Amino acid sequence: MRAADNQSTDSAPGGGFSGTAQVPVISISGLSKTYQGGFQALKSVDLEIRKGEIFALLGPNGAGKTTMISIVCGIVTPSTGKVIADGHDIQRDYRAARTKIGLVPQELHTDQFERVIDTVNFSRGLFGKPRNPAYVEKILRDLTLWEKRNNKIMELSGGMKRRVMIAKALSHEPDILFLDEPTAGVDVELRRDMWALVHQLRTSGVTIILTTHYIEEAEEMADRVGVINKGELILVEEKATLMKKLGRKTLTLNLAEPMTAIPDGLSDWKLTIKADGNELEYEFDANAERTGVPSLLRRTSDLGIAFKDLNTRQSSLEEIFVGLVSDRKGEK
Ligand SMILES: Nc1ncnc2c1ncn2[C@@H]1O[C@H](COP(=O)(O)OP(=O)(O)OP(=O)(O)O)[C@@H](O)[C@H]1O
Repeated sequence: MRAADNQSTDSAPGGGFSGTAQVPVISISGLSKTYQGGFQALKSVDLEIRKGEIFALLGPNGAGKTTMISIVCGIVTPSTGKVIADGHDIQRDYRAARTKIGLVPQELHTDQFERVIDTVNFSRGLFGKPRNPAYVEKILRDLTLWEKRNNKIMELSGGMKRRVMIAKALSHEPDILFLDEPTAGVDVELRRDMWALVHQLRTSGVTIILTTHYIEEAEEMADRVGVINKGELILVEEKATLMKKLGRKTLTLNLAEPMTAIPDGLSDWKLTIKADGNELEYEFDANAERTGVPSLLRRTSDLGIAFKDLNTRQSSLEEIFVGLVSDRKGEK
């Protein structure tokens, strides 16, 4: 499928990825999930996550992100397909695979009456790991939770509670961390804190896979981006390559006189009338040798189309994403 093809061709990591070169730490192949009742939430997904990278899985609501994470973490059983996590088959060798993985779920659920340090120690114990006060102290300090270690969870702010969830997920020293919508519903400041924290975790050698609705988050953090839509992984790409390859520029002409239809003389350009006929938009590839901009401006002048102002802007990852998802809708 397309996503796998992309992976085999993108050899040179861009966008600041500095992890160990191209070693897959998770290999997903032919992964499908049909829930009871017949709904197919995942459709033959192939994906390799590289050791040491930050991978952002983007997709609209209901795309299958949580389903995919839940399968890798052993919470949901796949209908078909295979997942190898750090050399271990997640079904045949579940315990060994799960030990390598930490999961910060979307919903914050933990015993509100428990003390921070106890809940983290308890999570570690669930993986059969012996107590390690020095390690637990380190993660609590890294997460700026050390001062709060004796507080009950219920006494913490929402942001602190999220940090506790991360501390729990890291308690058994996993190499791979899944963050399911780490900043859903948090304020901008906390989101930035969380981004810094994720970068710091990556520096410490943890591979991070996060799901997000926030394109801005993928743009800020990810080395690579996967786009999932209706259970299909429709693209996997280096973030920088994606933005460069699919990034378009838009030229907007603010017309002196409103226009109702695009004149025949402008049919060679990909133009759209916007703002009730007051704007003419031209989308072009900024990397192309011939962008078509100078010739368009000459032609508008020849045709006597006057404009008051003009501006250009680069399309964001958000527009790329919306374009991709809607293109696919068109294909069906
Ligand atoms: N246990 C279940 N039984 C039946 N259908 C389910 C079950 N869990 C999820 N689904 C359906 O599978 C689809 C994918 O859900 P999933 O939670 O994986 O999406 P998501 O991409 O994580 O969405 P969101 O961004 O809203 O969390 C949805 O249509 C959802 O309703």
